[in-house]
Amino acid sequence: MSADRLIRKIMEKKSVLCVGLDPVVEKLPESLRKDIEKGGKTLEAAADAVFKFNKVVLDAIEPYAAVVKPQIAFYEALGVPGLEAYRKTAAYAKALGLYVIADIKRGDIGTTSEAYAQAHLGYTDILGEKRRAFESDAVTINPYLGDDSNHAFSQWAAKEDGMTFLLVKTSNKTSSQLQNQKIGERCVFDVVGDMLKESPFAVKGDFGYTPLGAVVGATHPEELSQLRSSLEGCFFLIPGYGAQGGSADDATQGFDARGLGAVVNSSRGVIYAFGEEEDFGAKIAEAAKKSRDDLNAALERAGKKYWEA
Ligand SMILES: O=C(O)c1cc(=O)[nH]c(=O)n1[C@@H]1O[C@H](COP(=O)(O)O)[C@@H](O)[C@H]1O
Repeated sequence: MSADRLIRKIMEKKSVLCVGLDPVVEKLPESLRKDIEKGGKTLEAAADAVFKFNKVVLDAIEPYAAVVKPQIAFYEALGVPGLEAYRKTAAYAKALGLYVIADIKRGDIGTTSEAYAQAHLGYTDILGEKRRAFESDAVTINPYLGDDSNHAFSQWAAKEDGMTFLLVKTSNKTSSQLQNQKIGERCVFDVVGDMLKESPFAVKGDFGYTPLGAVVGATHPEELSQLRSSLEGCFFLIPGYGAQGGSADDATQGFDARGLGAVVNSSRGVIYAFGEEEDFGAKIAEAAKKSRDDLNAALERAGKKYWEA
């Protein structure tokens, strides 16, 4: 089961760090920006540089992280060559043994969600031949369209040993605008949480977690703690640590008493940790190690030593 596979990887790596792969051309190291100039500043040259960068990042962070999360928007921004860089990045990460969460944040009517799910969690049937478009272990999904949309993803996750992460309480500044609105006595994010609890796909694995995860930001530690109690068995992807101001201690609110049940994402705080350095891989490795240690120390302070679970 995918949640078991994810948890075993976390325990084996002794790391709850998820590194986000959000490449932006202007922020690439100078040598790679020069390659793009030499290549005529085309989408192709930029996408090549992005993939080269990601390979260095992935080799650098592999000892310190169990999970990576490429956010597809940064690749789509480079058009078709960008999507090819995305595909190769996810495949390279999987080959390194990393658990890959495709951050696609999709959701549409059931039939369209099914096509998204085929693309990212399963395969497309081309006149009887099964063809995989992209490789990933899990996807992020948007709950706004309701269960016919969510279940299309969950169905593919169940079939292909994958996971889904539903946006429950996001890390951004305006997340309260909709997510904290009340429906009766309860917040919208609680109602989204109910969708996870009541789903027929909420089947628990060896560690008590289902393949139906939730995205809950470290920037809202109170809600994170509250949701940890109400969503037993739901694995959390916790963004907002680092660049968005969430601390490791805030993030610990999303873990169960054993120190299990969550990964903490850092994108910009790790992949852009090199400043003007040319040996950027070494600096990125250092930043990943520092984040891993920071998170482990916070979990130890909270008495949540998952490595002893
Ligand atoms: O689903 C996500 O990963 C996500 C959810 C959320 O609530 N907030 C959030 O920042 N993210 C993603 O996390 C990444 C930003 O991470 P930082 O660069 O560490 O702030 C981007 O890829 C966001 O799309």
